[in-house]
Amino acid sequence: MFEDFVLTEKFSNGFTVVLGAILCISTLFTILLATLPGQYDPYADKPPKFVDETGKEIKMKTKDGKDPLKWRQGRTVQILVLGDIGRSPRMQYHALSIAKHGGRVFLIGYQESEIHPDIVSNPLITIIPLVAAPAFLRSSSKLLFPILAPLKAIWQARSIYRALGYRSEPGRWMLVQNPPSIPTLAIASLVCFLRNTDLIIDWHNFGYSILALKLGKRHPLVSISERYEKIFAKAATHHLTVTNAMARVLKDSYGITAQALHDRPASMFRPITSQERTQFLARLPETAQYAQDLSPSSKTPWKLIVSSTSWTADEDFSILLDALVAYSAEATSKTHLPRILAIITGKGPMQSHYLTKVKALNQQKKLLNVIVTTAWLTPQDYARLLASADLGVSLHTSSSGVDLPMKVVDMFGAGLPVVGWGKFEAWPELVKEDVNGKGFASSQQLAEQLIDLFGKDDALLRQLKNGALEESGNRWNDEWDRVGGQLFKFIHV
Ligand SMILES: Nc1nc2c(ncn2[C@@H]2O[C@H](COP(=O)(O)OP(=O)(O)O[C@H]3O[C@H](CO)[C@@H](O)[C@H](O)[C@@H]3O)[C@@H](O)[C@H]2O)c(=O)[nH]1
Repeated sequence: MFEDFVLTEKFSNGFTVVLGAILCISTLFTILLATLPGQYDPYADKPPKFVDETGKEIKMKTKDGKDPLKWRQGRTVQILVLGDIGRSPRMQYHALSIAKHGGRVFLIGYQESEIHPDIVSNPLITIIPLVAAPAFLRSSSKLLFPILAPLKAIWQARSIYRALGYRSEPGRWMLVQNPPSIPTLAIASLVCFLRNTDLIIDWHNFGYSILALKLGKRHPLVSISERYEKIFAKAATHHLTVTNAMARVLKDSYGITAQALHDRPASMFRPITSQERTQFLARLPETAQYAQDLSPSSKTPWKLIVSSTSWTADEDFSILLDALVAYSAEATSKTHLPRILAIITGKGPMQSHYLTKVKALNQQKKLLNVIVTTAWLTPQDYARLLASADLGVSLHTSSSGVDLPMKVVDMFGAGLPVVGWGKFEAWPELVKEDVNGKGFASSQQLAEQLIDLFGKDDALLRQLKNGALEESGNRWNDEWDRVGGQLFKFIHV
């Protein structure tokens, strides 16, 4: 009976189909195996090769041209940030620190704005630019978000997979910035598994808490995103955070042990002399016409305040604008209050929204004693502007409550005292009240602080300046060597 069935034409056709399917699957599987990204082998780790214009191999030297390149085997690191590299100072500093210890670095991210010059000139660091998703996928429409976001994530997943798996060499470590977590964490975990690489997540914040700002806390996509973040967090071998408070949240809610590596300013952010300040303010297009008014030798010197931002929803610039309107009104009656030049630096989606507001306030003559302007500066000029200002302003509200604004760190590096939105848990980890800055919780309070600090008695402003100058001594390299150096096993104690 069975033999009869086996001999039928129906069986024979079915058998051919099954055989064909098996052959297809096995061919696909072989192709997949053959095209998988290569694995990391510490002994195959080689220093980068450099050639001159004629193609002849040359010895590469460090930037000062004196020492030969300090490359060390087994220290290759892939660094991934799903954002603009130039606007990701912390990931750039990681790259520089790893290269300083002889590690070869592949720095992967979007190349939109100018990258730190020390990175560009460092022969151990290779930048792998990601290709941006098509414009229609980058629409900020809340309505289209559920349709466009998955399409964009698929685009990004492919682009990250290619960059991590094929466009850069395998690393001993992969250091990934979170957020954005989708699709970064999933693809990074997969590539680490395939390439025999250890994953380190650098937690700047939580992806789901940023998504909640856009969609609301109760949106189903927010809880899916939270679950996703928790699952893929477990794929990493190590975790770094920007605050102790964030490390505590990871322990309590994710069951993960993380080490805080606090942001510290790079050497570029430093106090400058009054002569350097005068020359810089006279040269910078945004300040040149007010250079005389900003000089301490002027009869009524103006005050220069600086705020920096990515113009995103977690920074409400109406708080600053309302405070400046209140200050301007006060300065009309109290003539000892100086005029203010407020420069807001940065690039980002909500800039035009706030520029329209500033225009309207000017038309309504509500900013008579204040000039508000925006700018995007080279990294060096950004650092000089912070060092030339009288006061820094931070409007970072912290979607999770446990991250911190890097800009405040840079301001302290430049010796600039800070006033900032301080109603979140991690704020006191960064700013010491009345020592190097002040926290506010409303535009009214910010206006009062500006009036107090810029009033007749400048004792408090001087006190905060001294505190900021003292804080300026804490540097990134020391913090990185203490935490990162041990984690990457570059420094043994
Ligand atoms: N070159 C240049 N850079 C600028 C300029 N203006 C702003 N920036 C860069 O843009 C940053 C401001 O970006 P934000 O997105 O407002 O955030 P942040 O203060 O840098 O903090 C971010 O990083 C932290 C971790 O390091 C995170 O914890 C935090 O959540 C946030 O993502 C500044 O620190 C600075 O690096 C400019 O004119 N020129």
